This record gives sequence, C-alpha cells and structure tokens, in this order.
Amino acid sequence: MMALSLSEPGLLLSSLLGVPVLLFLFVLGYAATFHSHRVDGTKVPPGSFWLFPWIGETLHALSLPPQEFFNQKTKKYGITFSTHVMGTPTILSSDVELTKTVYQQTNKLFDLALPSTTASILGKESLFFMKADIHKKVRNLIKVPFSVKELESFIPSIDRTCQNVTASWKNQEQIRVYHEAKKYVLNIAWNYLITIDTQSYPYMDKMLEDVPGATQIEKLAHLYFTTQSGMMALPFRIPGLKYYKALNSRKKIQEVLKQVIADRRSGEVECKDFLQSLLLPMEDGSLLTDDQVMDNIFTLLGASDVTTSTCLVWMVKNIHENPKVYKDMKAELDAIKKSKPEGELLTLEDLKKMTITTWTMNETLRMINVVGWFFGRTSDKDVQIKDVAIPKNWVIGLTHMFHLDERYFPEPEKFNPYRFEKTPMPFTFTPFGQGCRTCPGKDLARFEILTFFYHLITNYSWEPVEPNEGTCWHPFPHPEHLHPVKLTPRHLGDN
Ligand code: HEM
Repeated sequence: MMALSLSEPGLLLSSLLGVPVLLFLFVLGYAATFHSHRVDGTKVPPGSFWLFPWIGETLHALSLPPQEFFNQKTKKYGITFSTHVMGTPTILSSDVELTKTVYQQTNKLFDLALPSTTASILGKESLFFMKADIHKKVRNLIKVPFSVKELESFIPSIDRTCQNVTASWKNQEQIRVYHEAKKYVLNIAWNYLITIDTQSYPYMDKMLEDVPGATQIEKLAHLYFTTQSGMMALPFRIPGLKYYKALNSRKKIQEVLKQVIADRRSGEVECKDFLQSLLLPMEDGSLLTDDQVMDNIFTLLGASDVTTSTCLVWMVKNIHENPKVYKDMKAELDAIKKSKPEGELLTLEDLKKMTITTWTMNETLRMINVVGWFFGRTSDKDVQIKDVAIPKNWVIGLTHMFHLDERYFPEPEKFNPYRFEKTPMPFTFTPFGQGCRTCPGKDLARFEILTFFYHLITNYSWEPVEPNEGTCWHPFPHPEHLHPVKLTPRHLGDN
C-alpha cells in the first residue's frame, strides 16, 4: 500500500482547500438543522444562529443593551424570533399572549431554565429547581411569612436597618449607591431569615473568625457576595478562581446554617422569622430536610439581593434626572415624616400613603428588567403554542420587552411615573412574573424600597459624581461605577 504524504504539493493543496470546505459544510449543516426544526409541522420562529455552535449569537447579544439587540432582531424577524445564546437554541418574544401562556404552563409543560453554575451555588433543592409537586408544597409553606399580614410586623426591623445604613453616610462625603443598596438589602435579608439583629449566635464568632468583617452580619455578607460572584462564572474548580471561591464560601455559610437549624429543631431557640416557618410541617405533614432549608435560604438571599438593589440604584438615578418627580416624592415623604412623632418607626399605614413613590418604583421596574436580560423556561417535550413551535430542550426566554411597547405604554422611553395613576392593561406589566412562580418576595421588596426612599429623601439631597456614567447591562443592569453620589444632609422643609 502506498503511504500518503502531505509533503506532496498536490495533496497538501487539496488538504488545505478541504479544511474550509469541510468547515463550510459543517456550518451549513448546523444552521440548516436549527432552521428545519419543526413541531407538528410548524417551523420554529425565524431568526439566526450565527456560525458557531455553542457560542451562537452570545457575544453579539452581550455587546449590546438588551433592548437594542431585541430591536435589531424584531425589525428583521418580528416580535418572536429564534437565536442561539448561552449555549442553547433560544426563542425570544415580546408577545404578551405567548408570555402569558408560558407562565400558565409553568410547572405543567415548562420548567425553569437556569445556568448550571446557578444550580451549584443556590443548591439543587432550591425552589428554582423544584418540580411541580414539591414546589407547590414549599410555596404554600412560605406563603404565610411572605404575606403582607406577617410582613407588617417586620416593617420596624426594615426601618431600623435603613436608619443604620443611612446614618452611616453622615460622615461620608460620597457613597456608591449600588454598593450601599446591596448592603441594606442583604442586612434585611439576614434579619428576615434568622433574626440576626436581636438573636445572639455566640458560636458564629469562632466559625467565622477568618472571614473579613467587623460584625457577624458583615462576615455573612462577605461570604454571600463571594458566593454570588460565582453564579455566572465559568464552572472551573481551580483555586483562586471565582467559582472555586464561591463554593468555599457557600460551604462556610452552610456550616453556620447547619448549627442554627439544629438549635431551632431542638427547640432551644425559637424566633419569629423565615427560618422558623421553613421548619414547620408542610400540608402533608412532612418536613423539609436540612439541605432543602439551606438551599432555600441561599435562594432567598440571591433572589432578593440583585433584584431589589438594582431597582434602588436605578430609582435614585431616575429621580435625580426628573426634578418634578423628585419634588413630588419629597412633598409626599416629608408630609409623612411631619405627621409622625419624633423617633416613631414606619408603619404599614405610612407605606400605603407613598403613592408617588410606588409609581416611581413601578416606572423604574418597567424601564429596567432587574432580573437580567431574560429568564427562561424549557421543556423535555416538543411544545406548540398557537403558531410558535418550541422544540424540546430549547429555551423560551421571558424578556418582559412588552414593558417598552408603545401600544401598552405610550412614549415608552420616557420616564413617567404618573402613567401608573391608571392600572396597566392585564398581563402587560409583570416585573415580578406571573402564575405559580410569581415572585413571593414582591411585598417585602416593595417595603424595602419605600422605606429606603423615605430615609434617603427626608435626610439627604444628592448629586451624581458622574452625570454621564455608563451602564453595564450583563448579567444584571447597573451603573458602570456603582453610581457614586455626593450627599448633603437636609432637614424637613429644606429644598
Ligand atoms: C424588585 C425586586 C424583585 C423583583 C423585580 C423580582 C422579580 C422576580 C421574578 C421576575 C421572578 C421569576 C418569576 C418566574 O419565574 O415566573 C422572581 C422569583 C423569585 N423571587 Fe423575586 N423579585 C424581587 C425581589 C425578591 C425578594 C425581596 C425576594 C425574597 C426575599 C424574592 C424571592 C424570589 C424567589 C424565592 C423566587 C422564585 C420563586 C419560584 O420559583 O417559585 N424576590 N422574582
């Protein structure tokens, strides 16, 4: 048999020519495979998957604000289109009816689609990954502590935390709003979860002695932030890398929580907090395991932190850029402060009076999708909803882009809280989702946000240090430099 040698010029040439041809054929086949996907004869929505498998259009999408990517695609393909992002073929849509149906079919036809790193950081027993049956039982269990009735007794704790955080700004000429907002939200979350402000945990000092931070809550916050930064990182367990550090911090928090849970189960310590309600029997009499309890504590920390602090920072920015809104909020909040005896904490009745502040929160949530670019659903079966084919294992992304549709919100690019004087059309304003997985923390978030602006506006005025600060859009939208502002203390009646 004659051996082939690449040293032969003809063979070398044809080999070199062969590589691009093979590559071309591969890419053609790859693209054709996606475009030919059908469910019951219906083709997937039009779109493009770009050239390379796995990467798809990810880099292009991440290089733009979500709205711009969406506008580009919508112009070309319509309001429902196919793409390939984050390693998965994906359908994105701003169609209200389609979104509503996907929400209604969640836990029936669809499960949540989240990155695998999120799963390993939050834990596989997280509410996010629970299947229909257990999900329903746990949602029923947490319904009580998240109800307005129960949260009402937590308002003083939110108020005290807010006063501490805002008082700490007195000696600072400048703060970074996003950083402060995160600190505030996380302190509330830990108090809500395990009553750390009034309950003593002596063993934590030893367990957390090598963790940076002056107090137990600061140490827990430090560990949590390290954990969180691994959620969207590449999943390499290599010392020094974000994901590795995140898993180590998670382990440390778990050790602490194990001890806290053991004390509660033994009846030695009893508090009126979220952890205590997770230890109650579910409707069928069964109890959550320690792992389930711990994973759901991580879930609440993660779900409350990014969302609420993102809303807070954009609200601060929006209010400053809209003097009429600022003036009206100031009048509203000053009036509430004037009506209260000195030192009295906020009540539910006070929060209910914050109408313009609530509209401003809604308008901020309308304009910025604080949960990130989109969150997805996926199915292990082919699904067809009206004329949209969703093949199995594809992701259907819920983008909430209809918040920016002029048919539902005229002049959608304009920040106009007063539009919320009228209730939006059904299913067109859904910052907290819909259906069986609607955000359970929405009232807690609302109370935190209203309290924050009550103390900010009645105690300070502020000027942004960088009026033209850019925006980082991914994974969660925030001002590029965490929004540094200069604060000036103000007294009631001051402009
Ligand atoms: C402005 C603040 C917030 C916004 C905009 C927000 C929004 C959302 C959205 C859109 C979802 C997904 C719903 C779905 O998949 O259908 C969600 C889920 C969730 N949120 Fe929130 N959230 C906020 C604050 C909070 C807070 C403060 C907590 C808890 C302390 C919380 C806990 C959760 C949990 C546990 C889930 C998962 C629910 C499930 O899968 O059953 N969120 N949130």
